[in-house]
Amino acid sequence: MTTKYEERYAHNPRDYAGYGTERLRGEFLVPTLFEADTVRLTYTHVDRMIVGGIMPVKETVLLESVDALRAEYFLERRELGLINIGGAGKVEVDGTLFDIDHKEAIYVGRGSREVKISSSDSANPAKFYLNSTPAHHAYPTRKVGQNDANVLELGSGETCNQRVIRQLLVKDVIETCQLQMGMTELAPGSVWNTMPAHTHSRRMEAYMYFNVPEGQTVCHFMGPPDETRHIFLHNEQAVISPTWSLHSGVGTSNYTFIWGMAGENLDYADMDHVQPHQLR
Ligand SMILES: O=C(O)C(=O)C[C@H](O)C(=O)CO
Ligand SMILES: [Zn+2]
Repeated sequence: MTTKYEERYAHNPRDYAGYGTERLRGEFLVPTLFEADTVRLTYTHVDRMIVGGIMPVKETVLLESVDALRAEYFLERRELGLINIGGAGKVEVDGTLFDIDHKEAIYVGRGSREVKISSSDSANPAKFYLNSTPAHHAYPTRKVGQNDANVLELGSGETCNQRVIRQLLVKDVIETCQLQMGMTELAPGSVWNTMPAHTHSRRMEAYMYFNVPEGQTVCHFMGPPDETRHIFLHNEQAVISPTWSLHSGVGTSNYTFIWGMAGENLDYADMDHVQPHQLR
């Protein structure tokens, strides 16, 4: 197995306004998450979140520390959320085995020394999307299935934004230090996510789009509401949203995405909304 690691620094909104397409993509897009028997990690200095992907095919993959953490093991001072978007998988945490099926999640608490990840069937490998953030406390490791989620139904067919939000790792479901994660699924015919848009300067966020059909794309919007830019994303790519940025997208078909947040609070509803007519 291999671990591939990349580091991204933070940005300010005045500099960002001068970025062209290539620079925007280089700073905010995470283009590759899933590679066979590889742990892919992107460490953003925005709230020190690590965004990554693990796709075990022939091997059991170990989540190892990287030099930048200067830690004996990956979760020495961190917590971790994993959501499986592939075939059935297994996560072993310090000898305890969890079966994590398609669209199920697991929270792994600070201090867990050994995290081993494998697929149940190498012909249909698991794909674990991960977010990890610094943690001040060791909360218990727990699997969170689809039925455990807090479900929100938002939007409508008329405004092309009908969607179901499944809050998986949020404070009403599980105890975490600062990490929150969930999954939003657009209904057929609906293409707009997070519209009306919002910002929340208390928390940064990362989005990972998947189930984007072959040949289709999602145009992701970012930036302060009066200075927006866009980045086109393809299937199974992620994008970093700094604390000053809105995050919203429109697809050429419906799709699903995973959102993950970290920062000042665990209050999902703490958002400053921006109505469509207010956007620039
Ligand atoms: O479609 C939506 O609206 C979302 O999924 C919003 C995200 O959950 C989010 O941005 C939370 O801050
Ligand atoms: Zn948000």
